[in-house]
Amino acid sequence: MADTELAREREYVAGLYARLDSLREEAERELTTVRREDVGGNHQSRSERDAYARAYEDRISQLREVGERLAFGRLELIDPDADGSDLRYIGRIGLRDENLEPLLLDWRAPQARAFYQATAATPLGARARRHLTTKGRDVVRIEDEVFDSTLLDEEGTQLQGEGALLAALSAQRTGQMHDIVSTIQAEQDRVIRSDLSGVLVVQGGPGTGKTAVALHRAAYLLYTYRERLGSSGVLVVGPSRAFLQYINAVLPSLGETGVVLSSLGQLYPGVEATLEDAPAVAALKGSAEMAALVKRAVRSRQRVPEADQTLEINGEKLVLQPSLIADAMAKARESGKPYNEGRVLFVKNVLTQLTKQLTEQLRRRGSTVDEADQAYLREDIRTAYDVRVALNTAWIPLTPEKLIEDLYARPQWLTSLTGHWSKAKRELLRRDRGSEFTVSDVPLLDESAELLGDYEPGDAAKKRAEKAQRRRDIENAKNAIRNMGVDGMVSAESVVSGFAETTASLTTAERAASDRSWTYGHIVVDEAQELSPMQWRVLLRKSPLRSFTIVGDVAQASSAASSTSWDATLSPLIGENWRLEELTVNYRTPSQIVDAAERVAHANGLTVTRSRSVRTTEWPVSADETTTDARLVDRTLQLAHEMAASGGTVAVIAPASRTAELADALAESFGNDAGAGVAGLSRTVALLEPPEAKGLEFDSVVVVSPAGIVAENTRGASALYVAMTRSTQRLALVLSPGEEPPAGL
Ligand SMILES: Nc1ncnc2c1ncn2[C@@H]1O[C@H](COP(=O)(O)OP(=O)(O)OP(=O)(O)O)[C@@H](O)[C@H]1O
Repeated sequence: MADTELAREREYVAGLYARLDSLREEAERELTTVRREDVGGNHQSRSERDAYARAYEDRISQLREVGERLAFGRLELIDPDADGSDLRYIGRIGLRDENLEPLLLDWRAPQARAFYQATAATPLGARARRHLTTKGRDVVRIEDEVFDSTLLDEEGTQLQGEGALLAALSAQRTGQMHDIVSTIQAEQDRVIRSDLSGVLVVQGGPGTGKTAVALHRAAYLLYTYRERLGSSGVLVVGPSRAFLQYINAVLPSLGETGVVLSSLGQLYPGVEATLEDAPAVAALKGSAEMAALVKRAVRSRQRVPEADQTLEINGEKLVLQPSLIADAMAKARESGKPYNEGRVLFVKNVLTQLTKQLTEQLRRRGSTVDEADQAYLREDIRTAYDVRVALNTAWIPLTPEKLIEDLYARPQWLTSLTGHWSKAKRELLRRDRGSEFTVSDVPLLDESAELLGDYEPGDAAKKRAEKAQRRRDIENAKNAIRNMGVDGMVSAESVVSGFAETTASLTTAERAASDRSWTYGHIVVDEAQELSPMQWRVLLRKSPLRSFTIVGDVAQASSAASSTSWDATLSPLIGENWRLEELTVNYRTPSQIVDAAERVAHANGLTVTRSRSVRTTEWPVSADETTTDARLVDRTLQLAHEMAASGGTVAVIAPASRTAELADALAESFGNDAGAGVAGLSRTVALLEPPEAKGLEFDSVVVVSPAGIVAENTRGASALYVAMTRSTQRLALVLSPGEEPPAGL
């Protein structure tokens, strides 16, 4: 019986691949034809041809991408579908046969929901669910669940496709996160399919799949709201570059390439910050009071001179009175425009007044000055050296970089703005000109840019014109897509990004990433407990509609500027307007390791989010004492070798004070198979400090000097908890000389 069923599924899946191949060949033929067409020289017809070509290219690459695991599930329905079939196959993309009858349903389609959420208690119209495990293009195993409460005990309904799930979970790690479409669990699916609008907070302990769920949600939203999100884009924010490297294959494997991934240090275009400030500095720069300081700083760069100034214009002398400057400033400010754009108005106002003054002066002396002469006079005034100096002294054009750099490098100016601060507090910001910007400077640059506006105000008009052109191109592309009958498979946005000769030839993602003022249709924030109030301000500006998925674990908060409760973080920003979902099952960490990490956390006074582990490990958690620093290094190396020999990835997580000697020892012993920081993620052994390990996972983990980790990190107990929960198989602690095993172990 089982064999017949397996044979049947093999045949069905082979049929799906045959259809996939024929669709791809068909699209390739169409593409060749379109490319050969001679469309003459005008922009409109070329852009239409490009639209067709791009649509076919997108479709071809989508059909190529799916490669393996095209289909992974089947629902048996109680009542046949509208098309008369009682079987519904679920896969990575949707496929139809020549008569447009459905063959395979995209996992994100509404009718696929039952595959993830049906239980014996609520079967959602399904009689049974089948998981197909494939290897290459072949089905190698099937696993059935029947939704008949008389056939199942209570426990049986808890995990879906348990065999497929456990197989996925026990696979060795590769240093890159993989998609989980075939084994998404019901509580995760509810989060993934939650409504687009509003702020959704997903709270869960380590390993509960928050990151996986957040990324699948991004793919789900793009599929479900393609029209809306295709043009505005989705932003995914993660804590570090290492983390982005870890997750960056997931969305492309789900067929979604239009998502902008950004670390907190990359949120301001043009700056790639990786440097972290000392905790006290980061905490100050991240605090909300910095917004007020930046505002005061910008305002203070508009200065009314104290005394009259004499200006020389082509031999004529004019007196510039402080009141004239003050009036022109007040008028410019009334416009409510950002600083640099306001300056343009200010300059115009001053020039008008000075032209009037000069005209009167000349007329008093008997000259006749008509309107044409006045225009020349105005130009003379505008270009006169004295006038330029006077205007710049009163209101100098500024870039955000210059403003922030000056704020740190000019102690007197900072003091004049922060009279109420202590000297020590001001000292925290002190830095020389030319210093590299840090991750916590990024929100300050963005805040400044918001207040300053475009440095070249003419750019704003150019940008508006480009946007209008892009809107027209998108309309054309939509028509083209409708005409060619591939509606729903490719977006007009991706088509437009293929246009060779328009200003809009970038993808939405590329355009969004390079435009600071871009507003996204949805923002996903991972490890969100780490964000400072200033970082939140940047993200809120990027989503005026407040459509967010915020995932994290407040118990893992470890940065100095982060918060320990969602309410405390979010209520000052968005009040009560957010909804909470919780994830409760730990898919990463075996129960022995979870227990050990939780006991240590409790003993350190940390409240952790409890989760139920679905796995166990054959390895007990060990804690080895060492007598000298040299032995600590030797024992770490020995463990790393043992772990590497059993296959998979290894992380050595150590306090900063120990990483230099460990890096040397690992390099000597493992050569190119070991690396520190981001470089280590593609090697067998990675050496990391606890903040770098955030969000990542490895088959085996050595935590070096737990006491050192607690002592050297801000919120040290939390840093140790993060370090201890990174392993999927084996966890070993190596204690430094004289160090007691962590309390609670
Ligand atoms: N439904 C699932 N099927 C298969 N694997 C899963 C599933 N859910 C989670 N996983 C796996 O469990 C591991 C942990 O997931 P993830 O990194 O998303 O957890 P997290 O909650 O973000 O953890 P942390 O808080 O420690 O960053 C990953 O390897 C992920 O692929």
